Amino acid sequence: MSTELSESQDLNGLEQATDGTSRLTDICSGTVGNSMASIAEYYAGKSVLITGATGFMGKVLVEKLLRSCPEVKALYILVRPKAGQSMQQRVSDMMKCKLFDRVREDNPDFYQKIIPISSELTQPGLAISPEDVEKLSACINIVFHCAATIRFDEPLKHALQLNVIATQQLLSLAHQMHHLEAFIHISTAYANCNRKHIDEVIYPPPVEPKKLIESLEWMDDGIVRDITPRLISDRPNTYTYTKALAEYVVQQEQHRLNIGIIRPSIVGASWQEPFPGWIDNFNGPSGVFIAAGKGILRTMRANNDAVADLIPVDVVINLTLAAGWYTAVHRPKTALVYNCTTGGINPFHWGEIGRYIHHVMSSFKRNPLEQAFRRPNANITSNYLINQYWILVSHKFPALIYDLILRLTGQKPQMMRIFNRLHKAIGLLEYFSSQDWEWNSENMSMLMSQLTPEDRKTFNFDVRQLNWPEYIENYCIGTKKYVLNEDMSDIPAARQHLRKLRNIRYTFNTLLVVFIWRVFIARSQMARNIWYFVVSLCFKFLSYFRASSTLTN
Ligand SMILES: CCCCCCCCCCCCCCCCCC(=O)SCCNC(=O)CCNC(=O)[C@H](O)C(C)(C)COP(=O)(O)OP(=O)(O)OC[C@H]1O[C@@H](n2cnc3c(N)ncnc32)[C@H](O)[C@@H]1OP(=O)(O)O
Ligand SMILES: NC(=O)C1=CN([C@@H]2O[C@H](COP(=O)(O)OP(=O)(O)OC[C@H]3O[C@@H](n4cnc5c(N)ncnc54)[C@H](OP(=O)(O)O)[C@@H]3O)[C@@H](O)[C@H]2O)C=CC1
Repeated sequence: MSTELSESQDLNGLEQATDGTSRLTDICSGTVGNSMASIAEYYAGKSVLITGATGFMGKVLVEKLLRSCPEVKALYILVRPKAGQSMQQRVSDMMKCKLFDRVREDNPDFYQKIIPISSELTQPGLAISPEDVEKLSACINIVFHCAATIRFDEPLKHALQLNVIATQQLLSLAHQMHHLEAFIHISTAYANCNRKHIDEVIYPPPVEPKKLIESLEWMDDGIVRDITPRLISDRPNTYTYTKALAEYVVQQEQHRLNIGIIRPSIVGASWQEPFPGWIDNFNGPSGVFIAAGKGILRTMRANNDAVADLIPVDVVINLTLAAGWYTAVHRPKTALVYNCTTGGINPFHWGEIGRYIHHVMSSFKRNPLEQAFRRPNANITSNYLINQYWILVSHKFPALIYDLILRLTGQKPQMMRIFNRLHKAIGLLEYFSSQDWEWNSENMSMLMSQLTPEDRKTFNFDVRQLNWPEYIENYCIGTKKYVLNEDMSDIPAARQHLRKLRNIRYTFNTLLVVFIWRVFIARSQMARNIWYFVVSLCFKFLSYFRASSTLTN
């Protein structure tokens, strides 16, 4: 059976969705009475299961549920021990995070609602104990599946294990849940990045997941590595490939479970909630902003006319919670896909970033990052050769000089290594910044139209109101405060450091001019003549402008 929904099917679903009456009679099969409940009322008394709760988006989901749906009964979160920390330690550290400050103020006992369940998603049965399986089967009402490996360089076997097989296992667990009302899967807008126009449908998978899983089982890692480029074909990495397979796996259950699939684009720092600029990782734009703010990144390749489809994390989470409510209350007959993007609604182009980048850079100059390598001054270009030129002049050359100084002073050279890692990371991101996609996001609009005015405020995902320069500035400050944990009171020292870097640059440039003079100009009569000619021309121009400005005054 083809998994691609026909256009008419999709449009019909949408028409019904925007027309309350026909939706209830035609495509819904239950809880009509609840349809008028607000989102917070719906979640009241519900037990929610969340995977990936310790991750970037998972944490924001947990926080928002606790803050805006205070009557929620319990949040069961699947957590694994990691980096020598037990599950309990990790959860208690997570709850101390600044992100939870507002919830803590409202309800200091909020942590009592969080029930950690030990689980390693790559293990059979997700490594959940039989007692826990029984507990979850008996009480869970809604599942939010956020966990995934989001690394672009993940070996295929591991990406498949986590993004596809674990999703299958979670769906099996969901089948055992007696009171399950909705299963919400977090995918990515780039799952189908091999297409230019992406509708809110599940496209046929590049390969039947079951067959791939069976084939990879017997292959050793070397063979899998060798055939990966052939398998992923026109997708850029194993991440987007396995996320596409996961969507298909989830869709297979659409007749037995109420399913919603959320496809966010490039998820960035929070826009408004719980406070502007909250972010906790180096992924996507965050790492780029930090590298630019530290004066390391000076050039990056992007297509000026392409949409830079950033979406704030709080918008994604508000939409996810609203989709959970909608899926449970309206029970669409087939899985609804929500392309959670900004490009079609409030577009922001890479070319515009050239303009906004001054906001980024001036934000970093006003609120500089500590220990910057150089003064922040990054440029975007769509031209491969120009980018390569600036990489040589502004990245590799300063790194060589810095490493030389380190060597001469008996220290270990490190800058070239940092730049090599940066170039690898940027190289992986460039696929997304140098192309254009068009996402249909009608289900997002449909969902908004279904919310009460109150819910539209509390669970705001209307990105038309997003002011990009303000958002980008808060994002930059957020990377400083929450990713790098730098103290805002140390800003004067960071500014002082930038002034020192400026003086070093001036000194370096002066020395360069003197050097060029000594080596080239002072030794040739013709070069000297040209030099004097240029200087006298400049002088004449200056005199002319001074004279004409005196006249006008
Ligand atoms: C010019 C300015 C303006 C530009 C505008 C913005 C441009 C935006 C660019 C376009 C973005 C497009 C993204 C597309 C997203 C698709 C959306 C999704 O679905 S999926 C979601 C998107 N998914 C992604 O974005 C994933 C992409 N990332 C990856 O796949 C990998 O990180 C990697 C392959 C790039 C590097 O791997 P590897 O070399 O192995 O390095 P590790 O990762 O293992 O990190 C090692 C350590 O270094 C730390 N650290 C890292 N960065 C920085 C930094 N900048 N500084 C300091 N530190 C940094 C890191 O914390 C770690 O510390 P620790 O934990 O050890 O203490
Ligand atoms: N960030 C983005 O820009 C975008 C993200 N998405 C999607 O959103 C979802 C969440 O992404 P994000 O929060 O950014 O990702 P993170 O990497 O921050 O979080 C991933 C989560 O998955 C958990 N996890 C990973 N491996 C395992 C495992 N073996 N067993 C148990 N748990 C595991 C992690 O737990 P642990 O803490 O133990 O590692 C963590 O909680 C993903 O599905 C992603 O595809 C979609 C579009 C863009």
